[in-house]
Amino acid sequence: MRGAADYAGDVTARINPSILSADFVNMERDLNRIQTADYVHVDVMDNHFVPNLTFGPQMVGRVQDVSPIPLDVHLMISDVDRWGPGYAELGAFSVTFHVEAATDPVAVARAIRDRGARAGLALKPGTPVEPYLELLPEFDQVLVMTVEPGFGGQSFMPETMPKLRLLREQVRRLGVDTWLQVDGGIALDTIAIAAEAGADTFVAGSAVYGADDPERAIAGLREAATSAWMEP
Ligand SMILES: O=C(CO)[C@@H](O)[C@H](O)COP(=O)(O)O
Repeated sequence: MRGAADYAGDVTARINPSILSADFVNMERDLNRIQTADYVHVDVMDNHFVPNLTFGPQMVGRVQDVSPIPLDVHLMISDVDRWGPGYAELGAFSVTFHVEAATDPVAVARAIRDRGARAGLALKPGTPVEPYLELLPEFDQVLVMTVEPGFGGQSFMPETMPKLRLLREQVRRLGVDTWLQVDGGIALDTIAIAAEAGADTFVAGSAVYGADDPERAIAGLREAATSAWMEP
């Protein structure tokens, strides 16, 4: 079991609402409903890497223009070696790409960092983490998908938790500050499981936008994750 001390003073869970669950024709209004979020999670889907289609650079740029909160862009697209670094040029705080879609993940991460954004590596539920553990210093965050990427509203997959435990152990061993993010099925009843396994950053779509009061939902999720770290 981890304790708060493992977070070296950073003991507040980051809650990143996913605008995949927002109303696409009222995006600015819905961005303003999550002003206590840490980052806005923006799912870019190309109907090729995943079966769903959302938005591309033009929309991400506009979201960036109007959002009061920095953007955490999650690329679910093919050929990220070619298309990924351009998203960093839009001013996003972080750009996360899937290792399954990259030919040279380290080169993509370096290109993203060179353009001023934090670089994140995402893993589908069936992708093992072991080959990437030694590469952690190349990434500012690792996203462990807790559902198959593509759609909101799916059920959390607890079988992905061993990957988080390995990542948390490696972060500690290397002494790096790589954030560990989870995405998919995160809600009040699952967030503590992921927090206990080592996550410090939580993406939530339906749990935030499906709530009557999104700000209260964010506060509840943050409290549930932070409490899980404090448990003896
Ligand atoms: O990347 C994805 C889905 O592929 C997510 O960011 C979803 O938007 C999460 O939605 P919920 O599972 O929280 O409803």
